[in-house]
Amino acid sequence: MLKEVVHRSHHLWQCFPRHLHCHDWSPVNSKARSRSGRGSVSWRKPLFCMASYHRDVVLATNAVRLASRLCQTVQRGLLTQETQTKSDKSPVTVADYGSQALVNWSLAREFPPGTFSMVAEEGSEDLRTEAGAPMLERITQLVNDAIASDAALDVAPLSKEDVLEAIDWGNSEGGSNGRHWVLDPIDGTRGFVRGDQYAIALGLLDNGKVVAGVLGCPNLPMGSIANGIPANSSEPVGCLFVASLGAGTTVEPLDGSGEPKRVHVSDVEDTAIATFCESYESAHTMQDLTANIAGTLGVKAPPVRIDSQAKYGAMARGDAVIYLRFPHFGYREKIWDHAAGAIVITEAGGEVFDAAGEPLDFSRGRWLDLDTGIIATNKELKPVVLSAVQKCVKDLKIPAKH
Ligand SMILES: Nc1ncnc2c1ncn2[C@@H]1O[C@H](COP(=O)(O)O)[C@@H](OP(=O)(O)O)[C@H]1O
Ligand SMILES: [Mg+2]
Repeated sequence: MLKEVVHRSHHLWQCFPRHLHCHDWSPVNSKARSRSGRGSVSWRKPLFCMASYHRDVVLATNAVRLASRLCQTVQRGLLTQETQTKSDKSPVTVADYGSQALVNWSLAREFPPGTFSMVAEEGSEDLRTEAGAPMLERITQLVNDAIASDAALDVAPLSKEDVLEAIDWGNSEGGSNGRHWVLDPIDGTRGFVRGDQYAIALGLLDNGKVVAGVLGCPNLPMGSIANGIPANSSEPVGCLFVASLGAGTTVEPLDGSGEPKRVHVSDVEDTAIATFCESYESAHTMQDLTANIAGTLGVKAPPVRIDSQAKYGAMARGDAVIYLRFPHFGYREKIWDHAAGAIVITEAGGEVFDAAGEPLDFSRGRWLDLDTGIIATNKELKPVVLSAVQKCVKDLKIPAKH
């Protein structure tokens, strides 16, 4: 049935008003129907021109919002039986699979057959076993509930087979040619399970370069988290960061209740008043090393520790000046953990680079092949941060290219 849905809806991409100039229109998350009567795209005057990736940004934004609703439902009612262990021992929930199925389904139906390529984190193997059957049942229900909650999505419910198939559309190898979407359906699964920060992170590669990125951060306050996440704050929560090549980065409420606002990385040039952020999980970064780097730079404030690419979003609006990530020996970074976040930073005027000072290379397939670590900061601080990183890494005697 899913194939049928996808096939029937392929005309949507042709109906899209490509003739509308980017100066005139921008996306809005609305219940209004597209010209076909089945899409969820509507239009309003833009804040910023989104160049040639305008349509992709609209589709990505709708997909991330749809998946965010599923994730929020699951996090609210998280039950222990909704968590299982993948072979790599990281927790994976029904929401990871459900979010991936929804984003893939939502995007694939908008492109002509054979032109949709997605590099995504999850695969359906475990769900196809007898032990995975109850989980698949629950995921299918969650996916259909999310679709039914969107009045613009007038489609028949998906079957379990449809859901498995949609999850597996994420098995592309990516690479340096053509267009590839990149998805982390729940980045920061550990934060998600803990009830903390997580992100739905969707990027688009065009010939190996990230050209668009959308970060849905359902638990991130709209206000600054420079001093940490406030407990019991009345601040609205839930941010959507959107970036595309040459169009800047915006933030808006994830629930669509406000307008997008342009953001910029911090312009702090004095490291003594700079703040830095890093992973909450000490297993994901060498916090001793980052403390050393911060000390070398004269950073006084304690690190802001939060899960997921919400860090990139927070940095893009100036909540932190530096992001330091140094996985323990032997860990290989994947592209879906950084693609959307990297363009959210660079379009906000910042830089993302490795310990050799090189930008991240997303053109080599599912993995990032980089020198030690990932660092983000503003252009002014890059030289001094890089020099402190290189000194501290050398002192630590980390083997190159781990
Ligand atoms: N040992 C490790 N070192 C570094 N990163 C790791 C890791 N184990 C898992 N990760 C990655 O760290 C991501 C979370 O990032 P952060 O630490 O910034 O919250 C995880 O994303 P998932 O939750 O999507 O699996 C996973 O890809
Ligand atoms: Mg991740």
